[in-house]
Amino acid sequence: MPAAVACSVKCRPHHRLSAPQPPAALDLLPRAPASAAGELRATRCRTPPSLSFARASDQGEARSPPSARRARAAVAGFEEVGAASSAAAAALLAGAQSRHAIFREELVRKAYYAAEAAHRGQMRASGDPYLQHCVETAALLAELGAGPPVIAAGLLHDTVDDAGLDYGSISEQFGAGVADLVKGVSNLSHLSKLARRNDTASRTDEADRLRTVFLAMEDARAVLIKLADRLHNMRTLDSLPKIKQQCFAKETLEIFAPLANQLGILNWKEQLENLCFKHLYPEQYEELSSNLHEFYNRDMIAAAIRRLEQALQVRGLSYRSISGRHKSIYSIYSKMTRKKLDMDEIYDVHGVRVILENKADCFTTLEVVHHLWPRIPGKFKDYVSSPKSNGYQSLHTVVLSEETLPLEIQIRTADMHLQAEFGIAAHWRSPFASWTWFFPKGNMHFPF
Ligand SMILES: Nc1nc2c(ncn2[C@@H]2O[C@H](COP(=O)(O)OP(=O)(O)OP(=O)(O)O)[C@@H](O)[C@H]2O)c(=O)[nH]1
Ligand SMILES: Nc1ncnc2c1ncn2[C@@H]1O[C@H](COP(=O)(O)OP(=O)(O)OP(=O)(O)O)[C@@H](O)[C@H]1O
Repeated sequence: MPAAVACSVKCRPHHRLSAPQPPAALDLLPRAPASAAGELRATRCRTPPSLSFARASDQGEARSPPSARRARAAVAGFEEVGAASSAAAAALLAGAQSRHAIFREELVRKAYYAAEAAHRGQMRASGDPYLQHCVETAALLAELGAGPPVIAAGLLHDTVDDAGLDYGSISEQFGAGVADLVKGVSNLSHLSKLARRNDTASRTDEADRLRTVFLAMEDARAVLIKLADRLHNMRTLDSLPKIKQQCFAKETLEIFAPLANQLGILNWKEQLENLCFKHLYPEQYEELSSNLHEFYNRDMIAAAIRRLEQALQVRGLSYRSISGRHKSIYSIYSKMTRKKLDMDEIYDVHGVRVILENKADCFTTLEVVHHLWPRIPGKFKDYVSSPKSNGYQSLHTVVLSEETLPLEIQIRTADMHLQAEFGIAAHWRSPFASWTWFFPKGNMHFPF
């Protein structure tokens, strides 16, 4: 346990964590030389040839005839299979329906029973029925507000690779839209497996290229299903041998977390990063998370937002939004490593952001903020009067909250915010435009 020390900016003591050194042993796999064209090459890594999760069969038709036959039967006749499904499967569906009403939709129920028949008898490394993974993948998509075809494809996402279904039979039963998505996820899984064997994630340029290929190759919804699949696999990684845990975590950190970021699903990005951190750097993770457990203060952020809202109203200032967040454990770790800081030198663990109509209101808001809370000297930055070289504009200040914790407050206009989030693409890209077809209920949580 680290020693408790007094912090320079807070009045109560907390544990000091030294700046972590990046572990040397991350290079788990032998590196294959990059080919001239940078293409993915199927060289072998030190791990066993199959890097997939425990499945009854991973080798296709010849090794999985019973499940393949059942799966074909399922697609051929949903009613029959539905009637034959076990009480456990019915209970699993009922559980999913109680969490997300979309599991009551006919297409989704039909996909559920097809997946149930296809994966019957298959178990995860954890000992859970394989079907549970399909349901949890689909549930993650339901949380994002995806529609029935995406949820159905989420349920069926492993039936081509692991249960012997083919494109034609899925298309016949569920339509070409669902079949295309399942095929798309399968293509991405093959590419990801190749990349893992080639240790692509270790080389930044190849990891970048792979993400570009992922996004260019398939419908973005297939990428989203693959991300949901990976998030659930990362959540259940404990059951795998250590070497596989690290292989998956490394690939996820370099490829899938940035992909989630590129698609704007920041919550998944943070979950993926935190899980990778836990598996790749377990000691640092434990130390940091036990410190943060005491340190994170969600109530403080909510109280600060309320106080600021009231003060802006009193001042007659209208604002677009006020949001708050606490910095994720991995983001804190990265910042400490990158800048060689101790934990008590990270001032943006708790943050609030105000988005206003115009520049003048930003400066008035800054006055209001400094009137509400004492400022921490040396932490004010005016990137509005002096934008950063990349065009970033915002006012930043760090104040001492009532709880005597540092609170970073960022103040900017909506235009500045768009620029901050999308860089040069801000001028031609509307963050909503490309997603409305996928999130019909409009419940995608964009930053504003
Ligand atoms: N999108 C975007 N955000 C930025 C940029 N620069 C700063 N930020 C945001 O502003 C926060 C604080 O940045 P700064 O005030 O420059 O301080 P810092 O680099 O975090 O360093 P400290 O002063 O040690 O906190 C960052 O954590 C980001 O959230 C930028 O160029 N682009
Ligand atoms: N003060 C703040 N208030 C609200 N949201 C914030 C604040 N600071 C950052 N965010 C947002 O929270 C998310 C996670 O931010 P995080 O601090 O992990 O990364 P970052 O902004 O790149 O910081 P750093 O480079 O300092 O690590 C991002 O979407 C970021 O825009």
